[in-house]
Amino acid sequence: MIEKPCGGEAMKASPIAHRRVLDYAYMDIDTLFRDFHISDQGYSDEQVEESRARYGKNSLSGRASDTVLYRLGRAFLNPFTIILFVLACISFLTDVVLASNFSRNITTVVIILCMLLISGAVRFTQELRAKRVADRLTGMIASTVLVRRGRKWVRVSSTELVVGDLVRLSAGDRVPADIRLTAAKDLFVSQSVITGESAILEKNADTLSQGQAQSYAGYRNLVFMGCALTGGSGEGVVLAVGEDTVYGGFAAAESSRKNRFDQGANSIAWVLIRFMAVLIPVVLIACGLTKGDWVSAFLFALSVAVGLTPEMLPMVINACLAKGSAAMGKKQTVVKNINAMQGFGSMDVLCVDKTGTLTGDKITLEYYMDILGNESQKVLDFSYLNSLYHTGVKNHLDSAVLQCREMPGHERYFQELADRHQKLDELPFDYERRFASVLVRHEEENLLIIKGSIDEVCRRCSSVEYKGQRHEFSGDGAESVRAIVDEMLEDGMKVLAVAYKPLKEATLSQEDEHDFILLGYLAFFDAPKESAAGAIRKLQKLHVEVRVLTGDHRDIAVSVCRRLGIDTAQALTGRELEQLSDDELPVKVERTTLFAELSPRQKVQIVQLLRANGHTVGFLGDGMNDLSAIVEADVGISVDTAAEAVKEGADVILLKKDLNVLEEGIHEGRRAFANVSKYIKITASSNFGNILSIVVASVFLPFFPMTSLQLLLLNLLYDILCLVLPWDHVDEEICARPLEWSGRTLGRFMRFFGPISSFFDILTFSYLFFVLCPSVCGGSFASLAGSGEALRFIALFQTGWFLESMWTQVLILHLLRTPRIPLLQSRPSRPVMLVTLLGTLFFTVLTFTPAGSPLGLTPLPPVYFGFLALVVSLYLLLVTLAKGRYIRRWRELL
Ligand SMILES: Nc1ncnc2c1ncn2[C@@H]1O[C@H](COP(=O)(O)OP(=O)(O)OP(=O)(O)O)[C@@H](O)[C@H]1O
Ligand SMILES: [Mg+2]
Repeated sequence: MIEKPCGGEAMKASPIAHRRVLDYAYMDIDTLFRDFHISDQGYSDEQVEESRARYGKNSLSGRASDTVLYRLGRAFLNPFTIILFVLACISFLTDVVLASNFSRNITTVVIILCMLLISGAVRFTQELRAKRVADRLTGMIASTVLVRRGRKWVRVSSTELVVGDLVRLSAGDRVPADIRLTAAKDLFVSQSVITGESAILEKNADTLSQGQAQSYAGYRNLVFMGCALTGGSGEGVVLAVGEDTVYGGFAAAESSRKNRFDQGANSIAWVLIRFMAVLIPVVLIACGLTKGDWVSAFLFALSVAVGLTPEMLPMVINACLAKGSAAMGKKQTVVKNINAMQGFGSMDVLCVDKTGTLTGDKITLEYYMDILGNESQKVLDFSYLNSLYHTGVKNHLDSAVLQCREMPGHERYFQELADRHQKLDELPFDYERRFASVLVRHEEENLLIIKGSIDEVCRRCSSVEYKGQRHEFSGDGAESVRAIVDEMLEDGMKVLAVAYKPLKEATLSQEDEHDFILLGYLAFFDAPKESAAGAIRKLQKLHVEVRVLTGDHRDIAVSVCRRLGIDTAQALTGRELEQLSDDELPVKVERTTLFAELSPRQKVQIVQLLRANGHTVGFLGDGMNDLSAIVEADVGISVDTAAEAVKEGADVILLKKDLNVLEEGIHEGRRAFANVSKYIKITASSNFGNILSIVVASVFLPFFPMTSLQLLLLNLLYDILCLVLPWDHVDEEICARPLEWSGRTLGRFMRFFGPISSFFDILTFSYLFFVLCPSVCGGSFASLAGSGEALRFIALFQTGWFLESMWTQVLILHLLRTPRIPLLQSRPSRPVMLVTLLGTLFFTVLTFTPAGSPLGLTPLPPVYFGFLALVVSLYLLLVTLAKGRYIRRWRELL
């Protein structure tokens, strides 16, 4: 066997193909069929099960682990519930097991267990909802593959594939697993997904000889998962699935690269965790030293930690995004990768292709003419043969050409034409060469017919044919020929050139593609879409710049863009782009709105440059040539009608290719984003304020400012409130601009609003400690030491702070959720309102009922509520003022 199976220079990174896959590249097909017990009937159900059990499923880990059980675990096993459980156990020990018969009391345990159940159940329902949305959406666009099972060729989801399956592939497919080819007909693939190289490779079913292959490209009889079939068709046997594939090895690295969003969320979580890591020990030591009870101090510090952990962060994010994508689902947009929702929210540059996006979906063949513009049947005939026989990914142009056989009375004609010209060979269309070659046999002669981009075809022509006569192709002749084409391009027509030459050989190679005879042109009507101009204006209003990236001719692109009101002053072609130096590139790309005559590689390059310039980039395209750029962009967008491979690479699929649909998507994305942002910023700042107060209180107070249970109770209320946040309304002005996703603005927000709440907390402490409690209990805490009144003192104090804390924490949410005046100018959604009202009311009333006492809550005298009202109004006022200042200074709130 070979030493280094896949060590070629073309490799991106280390993952190598599975040994099994490589070994069978060197064995003949009979051995392969024998070893895997494959008959020409395909696998039976039992064989499928057996193979799946042995070699695994064809899915990459991300989705596979996402089961209901996993979500259940996530809902119930988190720091919050675990600490609750620990507390319940401790209470059970102290209150029940170790307590004397008379003081035995199980209420605390029951309360804690109820909290545990409620929080877990609420989380779980949310998790399930998010999962249902995700499943439904992925189900709508699952990629499928043709496989031989039980004597029939059936279409199954590619996740159903198992090792040993016989599959059939054709142009436009994405290779669904690592496969050894058993038959191939002009099969061409792009392996750029795994090697990063854009070259198109021909593959076949021949057995390799020992030591022949040194790189992925060298394995001519293997196709790897994720690669795209650009032309031809073939059959093969699946040899590796899921994570055993080369692509599976990359997938983990790939997803982490792409996911700016998770990085953002993580950085935010870390900001909060760092705060806690510093402050929680301070609380523990201060409480331990001042109160002398280290066990309680530990429990208290633990509860503070729980209270401050943004444990709802993943859940709120998930719920917001799921809700956003469900809303988009109703608007003809399927979000495959839920994290792309965030990309929608922060996208500020949208790259689009031309055909179907800016121009109508249907292209029609308008003229077929010779080089001087007269209608020519020969041009049509040759183009027809070319479109019919090339097996590259067929696009609208080919469909438009093939449409001619549907003209009444012409079916027979085109049928006979095809019969008279049998196909010998081809080099299918690809976007680097930009033309398609087909070799046909006509009578005694072999004809090589090409059709494609005017520039590329003309470059390869040495003569022209006019009225059956051949002429040299040079000088004035060429000029007058160009004049006709230019005129059509100006009018926004799409023009292809058609040429041919006789060939002796019966097979075709790239070396033959020169010295053609130019025959004429095809002109397609590709009119700008009426709705596009409006959509572009709307996008501009949303501060999303539209850039056009097309492979088409510059003149037609300019013509179309001009009619749609897109700035064309700075159009750049692929060739010009190549000539720019590394310094000029970022600047020039930044200023240009229209890029034409691009190769697929250049589309990627532009997306990369824009991202490097700090933009969040969306890419909308439907062709094979857009695939790499779609994968590279922050939000890759494609359409339902695109080739399988392209759809697979995209994050978002539009069921209708229309910019207007996108505009709504952006709105939804921003809404989801705003709600996430709301949660994070408000939680972070109020937590920051709380911990400051707790640190101060634990240093100065001779007892705990709140019991652990009360802290957890507050936390529960707040969490439930946060759970309904995804359903909150978002103000229009927040959605007016792309929203930035980073921890950068979080810090300043926390520092700005956090201390305000600490200030009022400390005010409340002082009032309770020095005024209210002494007046009710009849003396300062020190003078009451040891007596029963001291316990009452503590209970009063704790209840007082519990209520103040709850009121301010709930209010801050209403204050900061909008830059406007809360409740009056911007109304929260009904669930948010309901939870707020019921929650605060419930806990306030609770202090007066007997049910409050197990929680350490005790009725407060009316005068306290006077104080509370005062504090709350002052707090409202101060935060409102601060908010105004914050917005003036940084021109944004969330
Ligand atoms: N089926 C085809 N046969 C021959 N040549 C083709 C075919 N499709 C495209 N071409 C050539 O390749 C060039 C680039 O293709 P195309 O215009 O589809 O690029 P694109 O980037 O996908 O454009 P768009 O932005 O309109 O989607 C075309 O101008 C045309 O000359
Ligand atoms: Mg295209």
